[in-house]
Amino acid sequence: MGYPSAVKVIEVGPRDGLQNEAQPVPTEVKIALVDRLSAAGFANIEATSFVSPKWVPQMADGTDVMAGIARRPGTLYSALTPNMKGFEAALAAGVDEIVIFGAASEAFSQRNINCSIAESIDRFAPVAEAAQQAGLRVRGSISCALGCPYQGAVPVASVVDVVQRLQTLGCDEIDIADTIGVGTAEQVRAVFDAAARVFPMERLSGHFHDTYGQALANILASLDVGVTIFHASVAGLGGCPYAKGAPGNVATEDVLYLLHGLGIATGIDLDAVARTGDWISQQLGRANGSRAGRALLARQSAGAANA
Ligand SMILES: CC(C)(COP(=O)([O-])OP(=O)([O-])OC[C@H]1O[C@@H](n2cnc3c(N)ncnc32)[C@H](O)[C@@H]1OP(=O)([O-])[O-])[C@@H](O)C(=O)NCCC(=O)NCCSC(=O)C[C@@](C)(O)CC(=O)[O-]
Repeated sequence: MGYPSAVKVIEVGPRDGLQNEAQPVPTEVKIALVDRLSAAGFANIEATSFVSPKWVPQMADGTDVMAGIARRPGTLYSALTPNMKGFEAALAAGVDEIVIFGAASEAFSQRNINCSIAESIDRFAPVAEAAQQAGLRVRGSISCALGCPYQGAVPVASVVDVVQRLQTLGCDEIDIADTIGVGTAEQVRAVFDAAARVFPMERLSGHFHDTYGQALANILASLDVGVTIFHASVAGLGGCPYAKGAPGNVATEDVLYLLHGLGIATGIDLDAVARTGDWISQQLGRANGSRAGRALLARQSAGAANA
């Protein structure tokens, strides 16, 4: 099977990337980040979360972020909503898509959202229904689909079970998330093949972390089996709380470099994303986690020096 002519890349840096930052990131910086990313051409940006500020203080300003951004026509702004309280805040803030997020591992579900997998689905049901009634898109996310920091291996059947439950809730899209970046290519193919037996492959997405340096290989393996939606985080923002010092989400610049190199269109301006990656890394006082981003910027500054 050849590669698709186009894929959707969802930028998750403003949410997944920033949520673990130890220091509070100013709301204006979050707003500027989302605006720079929308200007770069993303059709979908995960802008923030409406979760308990006791659990994730960094995301407490979701309403202000949504109020401050310049809405770009053609960009869908998503936010995480674990319960009705989060949904109501997201609706009032004007998000286009809500994300209900569960797990394929019981232990992770308890630690992340303080309930079992079955309880989480019961909690998501009214959220999904209310979102659909309000005309919002609903995305379901499945953490630990390729491994869990507490449980270890996660059977493919557990992932498929959650895919089925999220499908019953009417999810438009379902994310297969390698939360701790442990998955490898064959495993990725097997999980997507199994999930696609119960939910359309074209509405499944790959959310990869790069803890073990496998994210790009896993994206390639996903493309092989027909996945056409991927998540990525500018400059590789987002650490892994379960592997100290490890890289976070796969860097958007690296994913775009891979996809464009394969002749796959994304509609996204890689140079603009690289500049944004450099800018946000400076704002956060951290090294730019994108190799492609660093290389592109170095080449551009060498070119400018020689001009
Ligand atoms: C689900 C709960 C709320 C359960 O947490 P809980 O403590 O069981 O909930 P609760 O209903 O008892 O509420 C506790 C307090 O939080 C408040 N509260 C409750 N809900 C909200 C809300 N929506 N917005 C604002 N406030 C809220 C609520 O009002 C109450 O306040 P108090 O009365 O004590 O003052 C909590 O566990 C939570 O918020 N968890 C979110 C954790 C999170 O955001 N994790 C990161 C995102 S998931 C992820 O990163 C994985 C992903 C998606 O990227 C894919 C991957 O890579 O795996």
